[in-house]
Amino acid sequence: MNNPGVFPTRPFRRLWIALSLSGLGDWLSLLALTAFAWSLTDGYTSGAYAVGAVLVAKLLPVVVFGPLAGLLAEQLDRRWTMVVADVLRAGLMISVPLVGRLEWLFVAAFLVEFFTLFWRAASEAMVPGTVPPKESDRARKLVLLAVYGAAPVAGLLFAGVALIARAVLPGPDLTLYATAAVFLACLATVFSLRGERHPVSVPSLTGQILDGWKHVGGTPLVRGLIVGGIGASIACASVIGVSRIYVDALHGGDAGYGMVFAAVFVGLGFGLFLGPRMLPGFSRRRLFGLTLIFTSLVLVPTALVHDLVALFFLAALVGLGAGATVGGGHALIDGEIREEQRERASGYLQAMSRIALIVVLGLAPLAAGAAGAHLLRTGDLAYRADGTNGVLLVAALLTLITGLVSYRLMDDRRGIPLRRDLSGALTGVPYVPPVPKKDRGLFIAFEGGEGAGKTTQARLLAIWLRDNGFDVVTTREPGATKVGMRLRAILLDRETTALSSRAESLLYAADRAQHVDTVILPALESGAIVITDRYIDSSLAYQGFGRGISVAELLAVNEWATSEVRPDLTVLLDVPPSVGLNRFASPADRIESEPEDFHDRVRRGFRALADAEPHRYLVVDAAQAQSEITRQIQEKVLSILPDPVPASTEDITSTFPVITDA
Ligand SMILES: Nc1ncnc2c1ncn2[C@@H]1O[C@H](COP(=O)(O)OP(=O)(O)OP(=O)(O)O)[C@@H](O)[C@H]1O
Ligand SMILES: Cc1cn([C@H]2C[C@H](O)[C@@H](COP(=O)(O)O)O2)c(=O)[nH]c1=O
Repeated sequence: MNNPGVFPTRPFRRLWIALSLSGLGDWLSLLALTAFAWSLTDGYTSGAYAVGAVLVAKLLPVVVFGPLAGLLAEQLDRRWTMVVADVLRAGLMISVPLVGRLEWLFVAAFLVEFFTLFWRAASEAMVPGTVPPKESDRARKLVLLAVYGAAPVAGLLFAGVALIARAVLPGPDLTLYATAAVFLACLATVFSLRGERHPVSVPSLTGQILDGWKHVGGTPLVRGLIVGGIGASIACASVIGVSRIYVDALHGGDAGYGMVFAAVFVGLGFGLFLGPRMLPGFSRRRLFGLTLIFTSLVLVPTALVHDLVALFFLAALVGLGAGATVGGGHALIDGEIREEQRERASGYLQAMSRIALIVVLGLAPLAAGAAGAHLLRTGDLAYRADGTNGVLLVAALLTLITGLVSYRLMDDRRGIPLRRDLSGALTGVPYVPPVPKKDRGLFIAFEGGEGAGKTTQARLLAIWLRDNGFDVVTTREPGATKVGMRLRAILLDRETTALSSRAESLLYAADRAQHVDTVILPALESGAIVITDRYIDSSLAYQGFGRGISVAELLAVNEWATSEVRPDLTVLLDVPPSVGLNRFASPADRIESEPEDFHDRVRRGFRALADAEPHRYLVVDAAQAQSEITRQIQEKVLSILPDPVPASTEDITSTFPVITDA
């Protein structure tokens, strides 16, 4: 039998080799065609325009024909589609130096990419037939490795062939022939594949964007990820887009072009690996924006340096920063987005990043050409300031803006100085912000729909904290005070009919005002941990999202009613209303008996509130077993608990804090 090793199966290994060769040919064709375009022109501006036009011609088919290729590949024989595409790609590459005209070069660039689309759709449809379903995730990652791992190899190979060409066949002709040879090698491997029929699904870029924007795009986390993904694309695409023109000013030739290209992708690969692993004790969200800001800062010397070797290193650093951003972004999707939304969020991120990549790759050389080449003089000093330098500076600025915006959108440690936070992560001693009021206790609220398990979990948390030596006050809304009990009776009695939404909101706020004044604040001031079953967010979710009252107005009323006392932590127990409402045996009260779409709106409201202030929330899937929910809550509470033993006492007695992770 097969020994799976790195590859799940032997047929998949053969397909993977074909995918790698096709990817290699594709990247090589990008380099060879742009280099040839440059060689056919004789001025800075015309050369830059020619390179830009090749890139546009090469990138256009993905946008226009992407889904169509998938549909057509569905009708055709997989293996023969790939064979014909390989023959045509090789033929086109050979034809370019033979014809030797720019017009044909643009057409050939377009057609090579067009046939590549068919090749890719057919090969992707073959993957499921070569691996068992349980290996499909691994196979998907290996396919990505084949396609993107081929990029640095292509850069180095292109540089090597260009160096040889200098001796035997001046000009980039040899690199075009080498690309054709790679497509023919790919053709040879394709013959050994078996073309089983599996449905092809090539989602359109616009489809992925609309779907992602509609279903997951509203949260600050996803918005930050998208802005950051666009920033990382701008950084890499700007360097790759102008590099053929830039290296010429530094006398690097085609070999230098290949090296810069390879450097960006080597850096990108390292960044993808390191991004999710670096600074383990530091906020992943903050790190995402920071890696992008780092990338923007590296772009500045990249734009200004006039030294080829320095350019290689800086290009690798740009790749490293962008790779760390992208790798960190995908780790955030895996860690912070619900499982059922992950694929959608990552498709949205990839589609937006790809669009940015395509636009910037095409625009960067065109803009550099439009800006032209200039020599700045002051006295005896002269500095060559070309359009390429300007384009990279603009890219640095745009990357910086995207870095700052995503940092702001995603920051989950607001109020904590970045410098302290960073040095805490670097030294391994996490920075703990001071408790605002010296003796103030901790305020924890449980929120969620009907039957989510708030009362159960609030009680279990109180028991656990008391067992560990904390002074705990448990309370609830509505009805924790004498007045509150009367209000609760009015609010929940089904005999209370025709109560207006505003009156209902004010009654809940009145109960809360009394609650804060007579129970919550005194307990907090005595240093106790207060655990309340429902608080302001219930009004925002039920009366705001459920009844349709303005959330901003409700917030204003409630802030006034509570003297702005807000929980330090809100635990949102999230459960579908159909599950929660079925947990009760007793007859439904006035609010529980609202229709299901009311409770659906309430649930969406709670989730939107949590998404807007992630640093203050713990969102728990309340359909899980009670013990798992309890574990997650304890883990979070442990991380925010004040140390019950004052530091000074610890110094003297060597006492450890009471609660441990065990
Ligand atoms: N994770 C769970 N899985 C299954 N049943 C649960 C779970 N958590 C609580 N329950 C049960 O569901 C019922 C409602 O629980 P609980 O009273 O804690 O919910 P609640 O959110 O406080 O409800 P309410 O909407 O009345 O405030 C109880 O019978 C409880 O035992
Ligand atoms: C605080 C608060 C509560 N409600 C609703 C939510 C529930 O249906 C009841 C309270 O019942 P429980 O069994 O004690 O959870 O009141 C609301 O609509 N608005 C609020 O502010």
